[in-house]
Amino acid sequence: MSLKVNGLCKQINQEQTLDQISFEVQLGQIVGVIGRNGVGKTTLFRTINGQYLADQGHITIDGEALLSQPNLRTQLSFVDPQANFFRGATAQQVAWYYQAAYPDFDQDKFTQLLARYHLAKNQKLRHFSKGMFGLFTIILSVATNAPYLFLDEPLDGLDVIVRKNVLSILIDEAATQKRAIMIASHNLSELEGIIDRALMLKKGRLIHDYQLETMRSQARKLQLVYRDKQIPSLLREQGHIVSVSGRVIVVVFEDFTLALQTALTATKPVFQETLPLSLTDLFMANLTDAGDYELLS
Ligand SMILES: Nc1ncnc2c1ncn2[C@@H]1O[C@H](COP(=O)(O)OP(=O)(O)OP(=O)(O)O)[C@@H](O)[C@H]1O
Repeated sequence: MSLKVNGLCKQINQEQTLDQISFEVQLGQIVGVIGRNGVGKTTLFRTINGQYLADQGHITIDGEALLSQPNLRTQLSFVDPQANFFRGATAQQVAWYYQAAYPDFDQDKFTQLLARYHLAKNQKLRHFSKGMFGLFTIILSVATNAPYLFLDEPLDGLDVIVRKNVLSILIDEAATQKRAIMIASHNLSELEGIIDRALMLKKGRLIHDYQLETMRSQARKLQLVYRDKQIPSLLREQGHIVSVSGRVIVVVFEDFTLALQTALTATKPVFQETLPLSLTDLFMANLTDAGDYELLS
């Protein structure tokens, strides 16, 4: 089973918020959606889930178009954390709405997870703390048993112990191979621990679809030291400079090859060391712009 997004476009206030976004997600995968503030991550989730109408493009599940088959909506679950229309209802009352919408809603799972995280079924959502509400939306999503879960900043406001528990719930759900989970998050280090793939958005476009395992074997983060302060042009042309401190340059090469190493050696660094590469490095390498460098330096 797979969910396919093809050429999705959405304009908001004359801005091209989503621009020709295409990707496919298979059951069993956990996919991160990353990008800077305001780049369109939430808009992408809202558009896939039918809260916003796409201007162009289509979404299919196993080849069937979502738009022409409204019953396929039960295959998707997106609890928009900003939706506050249920705040006067209790946790259980909200679950009843979801039971009506999702034929496979698992009331036992819902009850068990609420109890495990000490959330009271009869408490009104408006009386939940921010973290409790965030946790509730995740539990609700998981309990729908929808194959495709969309979570927007699911770790926001959760304490470190709950965050770890939530991550393990999500890993278990994906491991059943009955669920694919897409997570939009700025919490890159925690995200990196559980995702298989990362979709990177920039200016409304999908600029990278990283398979994390492949990325780790192909990319390289190097610390290089040169005798003078002149930065060899090869570094800018073939890599992303992450930081410059005096004569010490940290650079990420996304496609590191033997030929590139030979070319690097020819630039005569006095020192070269490989550093561990993280998702944060790729984020910084791709999404930092000139203005940010001024702020950072
Ligand atoms: N309903 C709306 N009305 C007006 N502008 C909107 C609306 N929804 C989204 N936008 C705009 O679309 C752009 C993308 O917003 P979106 O919330 O998708 O970004 P995001 O990547 O999720 O950001 P963040 O990381 O800060 O949560 C922003 O410029 C935002 O102001």
